[in-house]
Amino acid sequence: MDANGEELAPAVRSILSAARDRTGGGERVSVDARSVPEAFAAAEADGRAPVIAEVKPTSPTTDGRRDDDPVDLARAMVDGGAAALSVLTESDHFGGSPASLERIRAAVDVPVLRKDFILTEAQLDVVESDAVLLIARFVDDLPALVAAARERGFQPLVEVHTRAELDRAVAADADLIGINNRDLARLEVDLDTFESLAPSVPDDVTLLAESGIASTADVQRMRSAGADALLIGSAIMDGDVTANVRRLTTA
Ligand SMILES: O=C(O)c1ccccc1NCC(=O)[C@H](O)[C@H](O)COP(=O)(O)O
Repeated sequence: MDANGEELAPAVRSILSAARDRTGGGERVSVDARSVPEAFAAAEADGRAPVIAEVKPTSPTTDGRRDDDPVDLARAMVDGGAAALSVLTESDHFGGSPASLERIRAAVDVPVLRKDFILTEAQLDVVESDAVLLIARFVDDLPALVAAARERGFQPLVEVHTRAELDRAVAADADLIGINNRDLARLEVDLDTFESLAPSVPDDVTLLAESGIASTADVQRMRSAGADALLIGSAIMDGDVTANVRRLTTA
């Protein structure tokens, strides 16, 4: 069971168990971050849909695994027009690593989001990134973790899936919020999630649609529903990543 009283999918229980075992807590990170909202504005000005393209070697819902050099994948995504990148640093279930993120951030100019299951302040002190994902469902003291991320220079992206989580994110002063179309209890994806929650998001929030966005029609649908930007993983990782990003950013 999680805080919502729901039974989590076995894969997610395993992800959380591994996350609880990770201590983090190296030297305190202090980052001079590349601005995520400015990267989105630059993409818009250039006629591209603002897309955070995700370097996601595998996942519990992906068949197989991509073993390409993550730096090659990242460069190819930027060549295709990605406004920013998301890099998995979770190794056990997603095939990522902090070292991959470090190499990628050194190789590209766009902002890089650290995608992981961060539960504690100490777990922020692992690697420099421009933004960090905080999943409202799994974080007990969200205001404290948002503040701790900002103290280090990170831009916290707070991920929500329900109205209650959205209210917690807004109360925690989040100004970058992602609505995850993937239900982490059942691992089912439904784009209606974004459409039903987006009208309740305050206007001054930079709003992302996350997960399950696979086609140009999906991009247009999320943009029409109020998405300032899209976070896309699987549909980009499946095949030619440059062509995939180009197709989805020119939707
Ligand atoms: O993607 C998964 O299989 C997954 C399983 C369990 C917990 C989280 C999971 N995904 C995390 C993500 O947030 C996505 O990687 C991201 O939103 C991109 O989604 P998609 O475009 O559907 O790959």
